[in-house]
Amino acid sequence: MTGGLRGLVPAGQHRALGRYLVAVVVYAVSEGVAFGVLVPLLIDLIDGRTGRAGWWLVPLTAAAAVGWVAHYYLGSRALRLSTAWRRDLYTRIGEQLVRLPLGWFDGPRAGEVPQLVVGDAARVAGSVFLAQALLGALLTPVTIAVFLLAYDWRLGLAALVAAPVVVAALVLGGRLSARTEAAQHAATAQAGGRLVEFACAQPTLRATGNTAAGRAALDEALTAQHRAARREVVGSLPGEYLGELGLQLAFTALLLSGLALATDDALRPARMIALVVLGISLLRPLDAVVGLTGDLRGCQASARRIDDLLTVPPLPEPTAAPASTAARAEGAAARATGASLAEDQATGAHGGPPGEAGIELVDVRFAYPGGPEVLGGLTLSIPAGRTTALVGTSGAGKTTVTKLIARFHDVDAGAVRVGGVDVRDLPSAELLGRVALVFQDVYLFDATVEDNIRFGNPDATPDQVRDAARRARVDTIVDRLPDGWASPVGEGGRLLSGGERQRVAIARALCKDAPIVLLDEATASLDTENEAAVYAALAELAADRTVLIIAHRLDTIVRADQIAVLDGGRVLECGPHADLLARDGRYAAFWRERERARGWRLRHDDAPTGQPAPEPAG
Ligand SMILES: Nc1ncnc2c1ncn2[C@@H]1O[C@H](COP(=O)(O)OP(=O)(O)OP(=O)(O)O)[C@@H](O)[C@H]1O
Repeated sequence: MTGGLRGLVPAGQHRALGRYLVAVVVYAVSEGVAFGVLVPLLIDLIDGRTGRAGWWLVPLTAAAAVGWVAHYYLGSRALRLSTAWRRDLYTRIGEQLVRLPLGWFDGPRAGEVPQLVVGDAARVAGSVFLAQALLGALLTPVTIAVFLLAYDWRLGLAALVAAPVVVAALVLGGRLSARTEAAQHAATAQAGGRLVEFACAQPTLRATGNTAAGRAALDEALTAQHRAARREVVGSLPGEYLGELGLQLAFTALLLSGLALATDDALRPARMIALVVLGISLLRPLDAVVGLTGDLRGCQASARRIDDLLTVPPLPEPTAAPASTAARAEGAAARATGASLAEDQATGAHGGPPGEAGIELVDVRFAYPGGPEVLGGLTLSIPAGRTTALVGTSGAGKTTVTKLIARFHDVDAGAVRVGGVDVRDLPSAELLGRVALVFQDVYLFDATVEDNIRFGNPDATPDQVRDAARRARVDTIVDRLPDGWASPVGEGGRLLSGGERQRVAIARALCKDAPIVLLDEATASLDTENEAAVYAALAELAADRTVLIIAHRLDTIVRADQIAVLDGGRVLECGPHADLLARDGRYAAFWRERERARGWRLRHDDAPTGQPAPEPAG
């Protein structure tokens, strides 16, 4: 085991793995010894000394017996070690996933998790078998080399000189083949991707009557894959021949050396034949060594990827023993960079003492890793028990604000405070216990509606779950489902519409009964019934809670207690709808624009008067 692989060996498995590797060495060496002992045995047999040949059977049998015992031990251990290692990796990856900063999951590496779990963990655990194959392919020839040198140093030396030449030819050949193989793999992946895309796009393609256009891209990818496969067959031949040529040349050189020695009477023919055969069995496994070294590199790359995941640091948790919110608020105030706005906040009806549900962002600066600054000195006070709507152009940083409040990431400068306490001073479980998140991409488990709602609060009684469902108008969805409350919603909730999924998520938040709700309003068009139900559910959710809503619909915006307009990473304007309109600034312009769009859409769609048409994304 090397490098990153060694670092991933389960804590309690080092000794067991050490014993396993010792057995691998014993097995490989015993094989080499058996080959080595065969030489004098063969020579005696060829020379007709059968009695003496019989004696060689003793060490041969001993080597074979040791090899057999070691092999039996390896057979029983390898699978056990590999399974334990894989289980340990799954556990560690699982434990790490719950420690990772929530922000990691919308970063670029989150998509690698399936590959890490399915491919990389299996490959790392499989290195137990690889170690056996690789050490065997290395140590058996080394043992043979010792015997060969002892029997005839000249042939031994010839084999040892030939070995690196063979390895060089095999490596070079491997590289030549790898180039065409890589092109073929890329083309195969591309064709696979196109096929999946073609399958997923069927509804769109058929709806637009454009199946042929979708098929054309697939055909093109399949043709490219076919061409790459043909090129691989032809292109990999030189590489393969080069490796094989290296081996054949080495065998020939060894044979010629033996013949030269035999011609000079420096070596008897029988001995020469036996030693050349021994030399060939020394060189032959080098082919496997080169292949297995490539596999080892693959295992190490997998180990590095897993290690990278396991070493992502969690966001620092407060070290001090949980103090009262008031005491921590004092501490937080000490490092405040701006005046505390929490003092004036209204009382939160849920979740504890007054003001615990108020939120402040003070001079917050934030950039995603490696990205430009998204928030540049944003200050916003979100009073407890009220609804604040965030509006702004796409990419203004509205979602980022909600994620900083839930501490998906830590701010680069400034502070985010919940209940007057810096979120960095709150244990993450406590913070997330106070916050309910209802994002647009609601994830529903492939379970019943009831189970999905209970997920918000596993201790909720059936009555509490049904009550949350009723208040979020989920009961009307359930009435339509074939098995009512027992109906599964499909993976990710695919059996429900976007609006229905959001209603289930709102019910989940109601069930959790957290004092703070961070909500990203669905941008998708909702039918009239769904829209009314979502509004009613939102009204239930907003009652007595601190709600920060990324608002896309005019009706939602206008109903908010205050509206914060984000632009350029700052809050440009903040206040109730009427005040902002009276100010005639950015919000007023935004509002007029939206009104115009709505008016245009109403006329354009010829929708009945007074019935709002779906809004464009906020
Ligand atoms: N996980 C991420 N990693 C890197 N950059 C990100 C990430 N999430 C968002 N961004 C970038 O940060 C900026 C603000 O994104 P954010 O999602 O907060 O905007 P938004 O106002 O909510 O936009 P929208 O209304 O389109 O959802 C954008 O430029 C976006 O590309």
